[in-house]
Amino acid sequence: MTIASSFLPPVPAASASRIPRVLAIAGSDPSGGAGIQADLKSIAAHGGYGMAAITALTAQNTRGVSAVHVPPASFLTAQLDALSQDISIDAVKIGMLGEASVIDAVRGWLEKARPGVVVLDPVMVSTSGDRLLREAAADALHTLLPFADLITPNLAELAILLNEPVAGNWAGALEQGKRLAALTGTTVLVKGGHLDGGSGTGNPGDRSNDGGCPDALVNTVGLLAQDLVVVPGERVPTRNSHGTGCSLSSAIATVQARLMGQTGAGDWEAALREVKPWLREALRASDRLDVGTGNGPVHHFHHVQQHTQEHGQTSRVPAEGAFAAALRDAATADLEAIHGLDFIKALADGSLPEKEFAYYLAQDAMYLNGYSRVLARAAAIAPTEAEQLFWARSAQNCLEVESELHRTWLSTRTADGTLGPVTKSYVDHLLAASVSGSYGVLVAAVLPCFWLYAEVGETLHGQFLAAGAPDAHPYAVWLRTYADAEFAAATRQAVAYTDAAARAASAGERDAMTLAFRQSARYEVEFFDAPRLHA
Ligand SMILES: Nc1ncnc2c1ncn2[C@@H]1O[C@H](COP(=O)(O)OP(=O)(O)OP(=O)(O)O)[C@@H](O)[C@H]1O
Ligand SMILES: Cc1ncc(COP(=O)(O)O)c(N)n1
Repeated sequence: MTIASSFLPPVPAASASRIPRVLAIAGSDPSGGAGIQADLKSIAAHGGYGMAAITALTAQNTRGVSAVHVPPASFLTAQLDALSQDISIDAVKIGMLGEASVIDAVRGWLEKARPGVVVLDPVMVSTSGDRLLREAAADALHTLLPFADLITPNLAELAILLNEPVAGNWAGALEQGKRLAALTGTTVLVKGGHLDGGSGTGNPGDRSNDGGCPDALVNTVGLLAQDLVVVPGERVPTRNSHGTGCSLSSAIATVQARLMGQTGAGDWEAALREVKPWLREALRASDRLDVGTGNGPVHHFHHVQQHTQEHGQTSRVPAEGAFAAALRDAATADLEAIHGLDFIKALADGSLPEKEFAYYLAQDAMYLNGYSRVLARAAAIAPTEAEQLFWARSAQNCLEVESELHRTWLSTRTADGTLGPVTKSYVDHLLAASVSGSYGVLVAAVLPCFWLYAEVGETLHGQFLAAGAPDAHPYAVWLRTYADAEFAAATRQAVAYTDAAARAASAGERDAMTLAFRQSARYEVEFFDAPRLHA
């Protein structure tokens, strides 16, 4: 706690169930990547209720700041007073202040109405190199530091606050962090965003900055578990880092306010550990936003369902797994129908006429040949190399199973080698899907052969084992090999790829995927019923 504790008004803490009310006092970035705009997104992304008192207007985009307008500080005071006279504020995040009169206004307000959590991001210069705090305001900023519970300078700001050169490596930055913490009596978050990868901590064996992006909390008066807590992080290779500092500080303020509400005490380390992976993913997902030609913004809501735009209409992208679950639901009736077929019941109890079994095997071999070609097409148009490899391997497996059918099962049997009507229709349907041009439609069409076959196989295998796996069963060898762990794993992968394809697809394409899947599921039923009708 800081010297400001004595000024604390009786502000009720956020309760466990209450949404933290977080105020950002910062400048406006009309391009939406930094400043108050980033703060509000960040607060909302962490479940807080965001408020904004604007200190300055900037004219900026992802390439730089072209103008700054600072309204009279008295108007900022009016905004802050209006808020604290009516609203209990759980946390405040302070960003761009622009000039000394603004800093004085904020300090004056904190003296009257300091919220329970104060995070100060001492914004001085933007990523683009433009000044966001007048040089003459540096002294005034110093007077504000002790009012903060957490100060979050980047490496350049840390150096300016200490009137020292910028630290050359991570170890030097941590030492500076300690000096600033001691000087102000607050906790300092040393940010590794501007470290060049690999500068290391200077300690042999310490690889905390081997190309990574660590941050560290420093407190010299016993507020942390240790004086120094380093939270390592992966460095995301992107130039879209506009507003990371703003986003981080308001996210931390929000999470800390929530933890205060839940436990009555904050935990900076827990807050940082929660926020850092979110920011990493926001940086990773920044490519999905197409904003500007310079240092673009991070994707604050990367974790929230996306929407796709089609024919001027917005449609919801299903949550992960939802499309696959809907397909599985749609196939329930088909699975039940399969288990109700005479062919399946007779295969299970051993009463299946050999002629029908031979017909089934011969058709299966022909089907697999066509299926393999269709899987090879999926490999050809797969969006990722992993998918390409998966479908190519599946295509190869199919051919291997086909030749195994001929070598082991069909060589000793007399079976008609004519393409049956169901086999032909099923393969034609798959071929049609493969020329549709849609990867999603194609993988949805091939999925039932994985999924329903795997489930039928597992059930039949289970029944066979439950019956004591009798050697005398005429189809014992077939049933014994029916449930295959590798095939089950491949099926899960095929389901996951289909689900991912659906999430990337337009609403119309998803409908076509469902249709293709359902038609194939229907053919699965008919395929198992074909021996009865056509053998
Ligand atoms: N390329 C990156 N990959 C992963 N994390 C990053 C990357 N760049 C910055 N960060 C993280 O973003 C946060 C902000 O760090 P940074 O040192 O860039 O602050 P800043 O300079 O104040 O930010 P800003 O760019 O908004 O001014 C830190 O948690 C840092 O670790
Ligand atoms: C209004 C405002 N506040 C803060 C920043 C710093 O963010 P960055 O260093 O990422 O440009 C900014 N550019 N604009």
